[in-house]
Amino acid sequence: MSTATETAETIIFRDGQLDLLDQTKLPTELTRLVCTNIEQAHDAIRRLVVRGAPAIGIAAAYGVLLQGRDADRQAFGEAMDYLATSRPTAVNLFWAMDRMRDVMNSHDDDGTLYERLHREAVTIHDEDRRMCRSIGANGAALIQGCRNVLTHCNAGGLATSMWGTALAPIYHMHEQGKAPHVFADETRPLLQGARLTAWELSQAGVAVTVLTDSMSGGLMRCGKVDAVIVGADRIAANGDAANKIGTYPLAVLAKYHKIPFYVAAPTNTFDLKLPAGDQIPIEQRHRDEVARPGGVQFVPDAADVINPAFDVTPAELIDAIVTEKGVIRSPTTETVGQHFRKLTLPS
Ligand SMILES: CSC[C@H]1O[C@H](OP(=O)(O)O)[C@H](O)[C@@H]1O
Repeated sequence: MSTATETAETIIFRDGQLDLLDQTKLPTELTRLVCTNIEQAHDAIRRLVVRGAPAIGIAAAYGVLLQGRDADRQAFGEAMDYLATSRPTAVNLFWAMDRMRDVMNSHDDDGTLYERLHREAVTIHDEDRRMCRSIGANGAALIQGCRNVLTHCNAGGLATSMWGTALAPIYHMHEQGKAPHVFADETRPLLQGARLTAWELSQAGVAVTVLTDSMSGGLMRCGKVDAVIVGADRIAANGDAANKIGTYPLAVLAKYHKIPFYVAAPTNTFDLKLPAGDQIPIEQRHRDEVARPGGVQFVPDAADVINPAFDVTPAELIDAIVTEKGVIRSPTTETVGQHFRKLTLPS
């Protein structure tokens, strides 16, 4: 199935350049931004030209290579440190940098270091494609029979290599001709739902309706929502999940209305070093994203504005977390631990 992002690849690395679909221009412009150095790659992540936890990790992995074929390991290491400062919440960024650093530290031939790092970045990218399809299959079982599924922000192909995490089950079911209708929260202030989720789903032929962020509760009360499925940027060891701002109130509403609330995320979005979600660093973004969207002033200069990019949903509000390895029902420190212990058992 050709989804929007398969015809417009989110991330391409070729001829030593990082070629990104510029998500700040969607849905009205399908343009690409080419990064030729690590400063441009850092800026692209920071400005959400490329965004979404898995996509940020993939882009940063390729971004290290922008130091060039002749760079030495000190330069590559500096790139990893620098790119890790672009955004603080999505743990996939740090996971990818750690992975690239481990490869560099275990590769002692400077003459082939660039090629080895390039191979690792490609492997990270390819693994993500497989992850999306596995989450699609694992998550489809959770939303079988749902007519209307609500999602928040964009956790689709634009946030990953393809298909996404929260949207992957939708695409999996769409391949079988039985995708549910999707309610997409607009997701202020950057409107990832209205601009990105609505774009990629409609491009793929999946029925989608955009909501303002205040509409979800009323729809739930009227019985119009059969399940909620969202992505995540970092999940603590007890299952608490950080995701786009506005996710937590959705989870509270879903619990109140007895609607299943699911988080879809790969295992590399878990930060098992953090016992609980209150320790997840939450990105605070510039006030103008709220006060002056697109340069149009909505808030008087004298008023203060806060703009946290994420909030944390406690595990007790999450019915299940679906990963590429399976489903964690009723996430707790114990059930999350069991999920990861299964991964280390010999198959
Ligand atoms: C599949 S991860 C998607 C995740 O990332 C988004 O944040 P941002 O657009 O700021 O990168 C949002 O939290 C999504 O759920």
